[in-house]
Amino acid sequence: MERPWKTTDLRLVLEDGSIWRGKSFGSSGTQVGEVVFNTSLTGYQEILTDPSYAGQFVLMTQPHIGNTGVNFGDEESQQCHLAGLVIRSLSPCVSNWRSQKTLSDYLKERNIMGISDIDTRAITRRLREDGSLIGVLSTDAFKTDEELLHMSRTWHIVGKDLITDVSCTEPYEWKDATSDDWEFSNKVNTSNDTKLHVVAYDFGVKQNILRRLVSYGCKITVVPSKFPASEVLKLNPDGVLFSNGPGDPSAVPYAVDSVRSFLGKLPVFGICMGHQLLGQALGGKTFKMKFGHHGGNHPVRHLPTGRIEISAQNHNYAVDIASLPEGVEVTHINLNDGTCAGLTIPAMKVMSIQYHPEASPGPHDADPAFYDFVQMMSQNQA
Ligand SMILES: NC(=O)CC[C@H](N)C(=O)O
Repeated sequence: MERPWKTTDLRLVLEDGSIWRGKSFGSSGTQVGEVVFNTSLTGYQEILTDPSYAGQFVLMTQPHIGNTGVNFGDEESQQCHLAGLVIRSLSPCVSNWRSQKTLSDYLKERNIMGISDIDTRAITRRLREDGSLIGVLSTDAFKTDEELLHMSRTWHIVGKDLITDVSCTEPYEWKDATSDDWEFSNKVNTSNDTKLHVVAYDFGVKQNILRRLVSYGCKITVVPSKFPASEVLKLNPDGVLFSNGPGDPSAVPYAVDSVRSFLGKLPVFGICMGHQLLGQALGGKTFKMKFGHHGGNHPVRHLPTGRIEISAQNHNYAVDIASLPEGVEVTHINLNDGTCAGLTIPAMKVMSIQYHPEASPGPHDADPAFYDFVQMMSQNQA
């Protein structure tokens, strides 16, 4: 007889040998990935559809997840690319006027595994002490703990090209601006012939980046991650954007080469992965942080003005400040750990930030970065 309650039916086995039992929601099966924790209180849907989480299990430190359901307006891409979702408690009901689906149904449809009813606080403390850990989620009762542990210990995320699978396959034009309901700054109304043309390299781009640029009066052509720089130059754009994206920037040297081909030729803006690729293209190095930055309230200082921005972040790698050659100015610092959060070379019309100016998890502090890029492109035309 089926029990009226659900007992634990899912294991999360971490590479350190610990085993966590919980309840499954979403899809079932066996999945390996890197466990990272995210401290955002809201925005689980944007997190689920952020392609930069490919290969990772996102553990939410906010204990109660799912209460606002899911709606199709808040997606950052058309798919969920993350390996799975790890939460303390799945809301038994949904209460939000925008909700179109429950989180559980949504994940099931997208073939993403979720685990609830496990001690997310204990796992977070472990990740803070030991760093990000590889783990395996499995609903398969026939797989032994040892098998799952072996899987977690033989899988690696460092050195893998994860952007090829999340990038678009053909160039396309992006037309949507931020909708009027959500616009918070003055929209720039430019006629078609005065619009600045931005070519955006899609390494796993979040759609809100594209929407913000359209709101700031740009025309956008999105190109795949391996699109030749020579073809982009033929389009004669006013600037090039290098998007966010999953994985290790050192695993995609072809993308670093692309960034390098534009330096000094066109205004360039790098966001997150784009910032890391730019750091490497300029001759700097990137390194893997202990447990990364994943959350909606990371304080960042803009060094030239001293202004603090509260920013949304999602990254495990960072640009090593000491490795940057002379002439590169560090513009922003993460106040939690002093890592590099932004760069510029004004004479080359190059700028980048390690966090997410398009995300507005409450504050909109980082949005002016888009305005700065637009100014850079306009000045280049003058
Ligand atoms: N959001 C991103 O672009 C992530 C950048 C990079 N993949 C990292 O984890 O550091």
